[in-house]
Order: sequence, then structure tokens, then C-alpha cells
Amino acid sequence: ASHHRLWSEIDNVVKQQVAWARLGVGESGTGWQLFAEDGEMRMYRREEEVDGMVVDPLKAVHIVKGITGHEVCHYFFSPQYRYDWETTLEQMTVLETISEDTCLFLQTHKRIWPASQRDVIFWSHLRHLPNDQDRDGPDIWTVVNHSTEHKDYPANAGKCVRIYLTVCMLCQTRVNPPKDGAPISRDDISCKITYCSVVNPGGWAPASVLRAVYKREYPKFLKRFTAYVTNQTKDKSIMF
Ligand SMILES: CCCCCc1ccc(-c2ccc(S(=O)(=O)CCO)cc2)cc1[C@H]1C[C@H]1c1ccccn1
Repeated sequence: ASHHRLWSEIDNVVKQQVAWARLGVGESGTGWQLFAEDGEMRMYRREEEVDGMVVDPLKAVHIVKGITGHEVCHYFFSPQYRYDWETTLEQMTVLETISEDTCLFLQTHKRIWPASQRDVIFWSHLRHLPNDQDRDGPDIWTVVNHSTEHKDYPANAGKCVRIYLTVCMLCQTRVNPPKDGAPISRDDISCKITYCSVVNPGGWAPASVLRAVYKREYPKFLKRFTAYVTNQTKDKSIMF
């Protein structure tokens, strides 16, 4: 059904996350600190705490040649590929396939010493925001992951501490049409990726441990994931 029980929440969160992702990290005065750089990838964070817990918002901007936003979102959303690129994943369960572009996931992530193991339940929604209104507007593909409850999996019932997150993978494809009118090849395309994430680690974890983990894990994740998409798509026809 086009309108399922989570539809209004998903619609609101997606609109809010797309607007947030499209805001640049602005000039240095806006509180965004550049903390990792690798080629075209720039990773920023803001230092924020909620009830004494580190919930540093993260925003990464990356430009990857040879792939499209549709392809990035396809491999990010689809459960069947996740174990290939998500290295901190211990267990992933699709609790519900709500529609062909909306799933409910339960994930347990590998324990990161000295903190206790974490799990998370989130809905994941894949959406194409075409620019058919104004031609030169951005053609956006996005996946938004947002924590939610599930009656069969109450928080902190087992060994894992429940975390809460909102993640937005927002992509814009750029095409440089070949001069001689030849068909568009992967050499003529690139994808501008904006990845935003806010993770509330649930139970207490030392700020120094969390910040060290984020500093190590986020750049590794985005590099590994984008390399995975490049490798998966290199011999396939372009998914626009
Ligand atoms: C003491 C550590 C507490 C927090 C551990 C933890 C759990 C989940 C997550 C997480 C869960 C989902 C997503 S996603 O973008 O929706 C993709 C689908 O998997 C992303 C990151 C992050 C972290 C933090 C390690 C940090 C970290 C950062 C990037 C990758 C892995 N780990």
C-alpha cells in the first residue's frame, strides 16, 4: 500500500533529513569541525552531548566517479548486500518488509571494548526525488534510516544496549555528456554523496571512547561502502 502505518512519520523525517543534508557545512564558524579527509571525502562532526552522552552529529561529503545516486542508494538500502560492506555488523534481521522501498531492520553491532554491545531497530526508506519540476534542479536519490520501536524487541531486554539513530544517505548524480554524442559511459558520471548521521549510544559510554570509535569507524565505513558500490557496478549497465 502506498500509505502504510509509518507513512506520515517517514514522510516527515525524510523531508527534514533531505533539507538538513542539503545545508552545507558552511564557513568554519558554524560549529562543524573537519575531522577526516581522504581524497574527495570530507568528514565533519559537531561536538554535542545529551544527558552527558556524546551524540555528535556527523556530516560527510564525498564525490565518487563512475557510479550514480540510484546505485549508491540501491546497495545501501538492500538487505542482501549489507554483510558485504558493514564491517561492524554482527547480526541483521529484516523484521518487516513494509513496501518495496521501506523495511524494518533489527541490527546487533559487534561489541566495542570497553563499552557493552549495542543493537538498534530502525525503519529504512528509499526515495527518488526527481527534479522534473525545474530541469536544472537537483535529481536526488536518498535512503533515510530512523530508529523505531518493535513490540517483540523491547529495548535493553537482553545483553545489548539499544542505540537510537537517524541516518541520511543523500545522492546527486552528475553527468558530463561526451562531446561526440556517444552513449554515456561510467567515465562520464559521478555521484555527490552527503551522509548525515546522529547516533545516540543509549546507555552511558565514555566520551573519549565514543569519539575515538566514531573517528575510526565512520571514515572506514564510507570508504569501504563506496568502494563496494564501485566494484559491484563496474561491469554492469548504469542504473540512472
Ligand atoms: C560504543 C559504541 C556505540 C555505538 C556503536 C555503533 C552502532 C551502530 C552504528 C551504525 C548503525 C547503522 C548505520 S547505517 O548508516 O544505518 C548503515 C546500516 O548499518 C551506521 C552506524 C554505529 C556505531 C558506532 C561505532 C560507530 C560506527 C560508525 C560507522 C559504522 C559503524 N560503526
